Amino acid sequence: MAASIAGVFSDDLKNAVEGSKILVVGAGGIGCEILKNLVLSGFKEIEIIDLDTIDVSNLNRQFLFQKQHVGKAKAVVARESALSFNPDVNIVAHHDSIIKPEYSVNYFKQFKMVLNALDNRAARNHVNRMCLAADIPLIESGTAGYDGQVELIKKGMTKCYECEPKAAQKTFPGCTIRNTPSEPIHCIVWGKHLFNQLFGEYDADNDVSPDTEDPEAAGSAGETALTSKANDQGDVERVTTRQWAQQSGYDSSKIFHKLFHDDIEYLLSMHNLWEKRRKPTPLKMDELPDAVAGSSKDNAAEGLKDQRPWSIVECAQIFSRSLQNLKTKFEELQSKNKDDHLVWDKDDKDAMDFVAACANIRAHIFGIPQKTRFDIKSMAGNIIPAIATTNAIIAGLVVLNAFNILRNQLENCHSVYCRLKPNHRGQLIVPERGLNPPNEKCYVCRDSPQITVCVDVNVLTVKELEERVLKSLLNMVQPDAVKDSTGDVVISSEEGEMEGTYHKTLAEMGILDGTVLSVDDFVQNYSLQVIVNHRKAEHNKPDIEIVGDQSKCHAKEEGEKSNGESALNKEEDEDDLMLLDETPTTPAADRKRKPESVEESPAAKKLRSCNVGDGDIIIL
Ligand SMILES: Nc1ncnc2c1ncn2[C@@H]1O[C@H](COP(=O)(O)OP(=O)(O)OP(=O)(O)O)[C@@H](O)[C@H]1O
Ligand SMILES: [Zn+2]
Repeated sequence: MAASIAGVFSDDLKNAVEGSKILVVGAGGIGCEILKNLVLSGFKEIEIIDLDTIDVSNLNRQFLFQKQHVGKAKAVVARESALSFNPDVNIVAHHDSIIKPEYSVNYFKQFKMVLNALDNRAARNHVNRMCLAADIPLIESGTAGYDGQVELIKKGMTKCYECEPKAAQKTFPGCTIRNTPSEPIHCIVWGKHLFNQLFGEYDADNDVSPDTEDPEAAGSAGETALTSKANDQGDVERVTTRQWAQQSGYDSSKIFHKLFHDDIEYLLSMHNLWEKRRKPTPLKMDELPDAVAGSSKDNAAEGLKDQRPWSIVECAQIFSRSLQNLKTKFEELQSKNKDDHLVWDKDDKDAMDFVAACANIRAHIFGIPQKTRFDIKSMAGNIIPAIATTNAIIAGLVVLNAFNILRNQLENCHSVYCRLKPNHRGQLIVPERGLNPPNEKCYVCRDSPQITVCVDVNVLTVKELEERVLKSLLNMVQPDAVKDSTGDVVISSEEGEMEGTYHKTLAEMGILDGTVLSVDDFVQNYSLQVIVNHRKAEHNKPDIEIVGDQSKCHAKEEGEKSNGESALNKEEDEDDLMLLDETPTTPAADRKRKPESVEESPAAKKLRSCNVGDGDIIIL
């Protein structure tokens, strides 16, 4: 079935459709729909890129894929299926990440426009910058359940993807997670942190043991944490949760006892915490209640396996079993590479069982309602079910906007929102009235981008400046930084060149209050001036603050709230809706995306909202 557009479009538009090369980024829910629309509309030159392979869970809505394609590259199969609708098209498929350096600005320049169909901020930020640098129009799109959005991004004409701060992400204070949980999500976040403490990427900020520095508990707790033991001299020797577990041979009973009994006893010793709260109840493995909270045993046995509530005895059994399975997987990985670790994945049975069991045991201890494995999976994975119809509507709007671009009517490419409930005009699909002009202060798309970074120059190392500030917060891929005044190289994208200096502090490198760094990321063809502002590190204050306007850095009064002045946002969430979004902040240049971290609010499909451990970074 070859598409025929003669007589449907004007000659001009028909010629433009046939003569324009289009890049589609992402071959998931929206990407498949866009590709189908493009080939049926008569486009002849299309490239599509996706780094992922097809999962069974994609088949309910990504209609270019079928059961026999599971495990194959999305971009490749999408191309094959789309060609069956219209073999008369040249489609080039890349099974790859768009963030890789080979997809350079010159690569982008060959396209008339780029259509994004992504699910994470890192990739969206990157494509945004590439399209700004190549000066080609980008159509951004995203969906989250019934909500969806399409937006044109064109340099100098509209807001860029990074012009406005993304929706504030719900975060939970570390002490709520560690000491005083009051909602099921707090226990789920704790369970995911525990997974990482035992088997995942170590993050000191996501500790799970009682937080002795909880201001609310001040003065009421002893000094010795339960993960510490006194040595012969009476000094306290601190061990990490992982070291402790390893030393105990990952003994399920010992770990259970420490987490769910000893740590809870310790929390109880912080008397101030419980003056106005229900006290937690320490549990012993051999004295667990066999009842299922809120239902009789018979009821509990009914229903789908995942949706059946577990008794605490069952939770403990599942805890032990999944712990042992994870231990085996972890040790296997480590025997090959001692730096390797497990990555929490909601679709990994043991990882999911472990978090569900831990979360429910902890919930029981704190008198918090328990959740089924099914509910926990969706909360921990931030899953809002994707709706095929929303994806189809959004993809249709994307291609209508593509026609506007081809007609040179960019001013008609208004942003469009798709909503579950009609607005006061009875509209489900709501267009904006005009284009949104760029934010003059945007550090990404304004003419001479500049940003101020407030840090303690005696503490922050060059490596941290590169990893945490430039790559993680500012979404650069391969930055080079030089001191403006002297031209001295501080960070080099050449491997090994700066090895000797990476662990030096900024001050040791002569980077002091007011030093200006010129930072270039050749991959993104992106340059930025970074003004360093020294601010003494203080306990309980973020160690990095970034502002788009230097004066804000000094003017900020204690307790002043972030006002979303700049376009920065810490997390890259994985969701399909660009304004809601979520993930690991470091752009996943050439690897498969990491499953998302635990703590987020379910505001969008896979919306990562909270990042408990990131309390030390504030973005204004
Ligand atoms: N850096 C990247 N380069 C290329 N493709 C990417 C990149 N990051 C994400 N993608 C792709 O964008 C697509 C987004 O599609 P979608 O939101 O439907 O996600 P999905 O993974 O297919 O579905 P789900 O998240 O619901 O399992 C995915 O196929 C994903 O692999
Ligand atoms: Zn901008």
